Amino acid sequence: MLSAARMSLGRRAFSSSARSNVHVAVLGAAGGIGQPLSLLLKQNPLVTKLTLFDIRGSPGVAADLSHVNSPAEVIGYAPEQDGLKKALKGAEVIIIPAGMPRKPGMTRDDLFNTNASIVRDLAAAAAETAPNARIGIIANPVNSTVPIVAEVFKKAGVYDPKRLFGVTTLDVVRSSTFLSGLAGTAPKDTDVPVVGGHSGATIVPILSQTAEGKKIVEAGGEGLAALVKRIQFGGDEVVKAKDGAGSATLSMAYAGAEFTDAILRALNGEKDVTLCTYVESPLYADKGVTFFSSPVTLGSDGTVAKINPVGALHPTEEKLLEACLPDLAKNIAAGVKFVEANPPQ
Ligand SMILES: NC(=O)c1ccc[n+]([C@@H]2O[C@H](COP(=O)([O-])OP(=O)(O)OC[C@H]3O[C@@H](n4cnc5c(N)ncnc54)[C@H](O)[C@@H]3O)[C@@H](O)[C@H]2O)c1
Ligand SMILES: O=C(O)C[C@H](O)C(=O)O
Repeated sequence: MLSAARMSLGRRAFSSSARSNVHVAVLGAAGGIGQPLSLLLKQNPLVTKLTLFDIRGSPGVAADLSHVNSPAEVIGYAPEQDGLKKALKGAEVIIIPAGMPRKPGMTRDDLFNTNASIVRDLAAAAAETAPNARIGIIANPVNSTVPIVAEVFKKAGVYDPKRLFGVTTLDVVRSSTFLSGLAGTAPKDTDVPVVGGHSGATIVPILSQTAEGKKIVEAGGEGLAALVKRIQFGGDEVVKAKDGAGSATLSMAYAGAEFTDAILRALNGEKDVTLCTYVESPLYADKGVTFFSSPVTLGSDGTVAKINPVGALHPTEEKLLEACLPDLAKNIAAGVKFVEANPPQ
């Protein structure tokens, strides 16, 4: 039986026997998330090659990062001269933070019109050039952009659901931070599985599966409601504080680096690497929820080996899950419909 800590967020455990050829590509690498994420990946000894692509600025970001004295080779590509294909060629892991962030007053779904086509086109390039890579989608709305990538890969005839992930790690990071802040525990020992999707009511923290969280869930009332709301709407807290200058970038870069590290550790031979991530899932497929985040165990090739169920829930968490599912089903259907109506060129 996996502990809650192992189930919700992989922990860093760099191995000295790093596999010698892991190439990670970051698409949207010059953005608010892309730059610090690329820095964190440059520091990861399991990365030996880092290719950076953006519609603007990635050669500069790559030149800057290449002076950091860690082993990974860093190359930046601009859109000219087939830069996207060159960035993707040989990539084993592709992380996509490309896309517009929210401004105050917007929901993540308001980003759909802009980001759906950005993600579709990047996915089409990945399907053509690096169809066997593991792909982590950060671009919002994650609930819809991940199904968009799946549909694009299906159309290209190269879809393998085990290789596609929505990055929901920030919800796990926030839950750990907020709960440990209340409980006075060490954040690294306070891991909360977060299931469902990545926006508002679709974010379902399973606080009852940790000792500290269980006390808060059993006490119920305003304390529990405030904690759940802060986890579900943590993104809004940052959007408001940034006051028009975007959404979470630094905490997201940290979370994205943790997510990528979990894949790299699995590829490097670490057993039972398990993290909450949004994947094609049978758990609630009968309700139209064909993608769902739950603890996922990775195999030695860094792909989905086992989708674990959500486990025991307190009645209040059952209610949160009930509220999540219809919203998530709609978000997934919107992604599928978008690719049907607007297939990649
Ligand atoms: N999954 C999560 O938990 C999470 C957390 C925070 C932000 N996000 C999302 O991540 C996305 C990026 O946020 P950000 O703050 O870095 O935004 P940003 O605007 O700072 O950066 C986005 C970058 O994407 C680039 N870009 C745009 N179109 C592109 C294309 N076709 N190909 C390559 N690059 C392209 C832009 O040039 C820019 O550099 C947003 O959609 C945001 O909502 C998700
Ligand atoms: O809130 C946002 O729009 C960005 C991100 O999804 C977050 O959770 O911080």
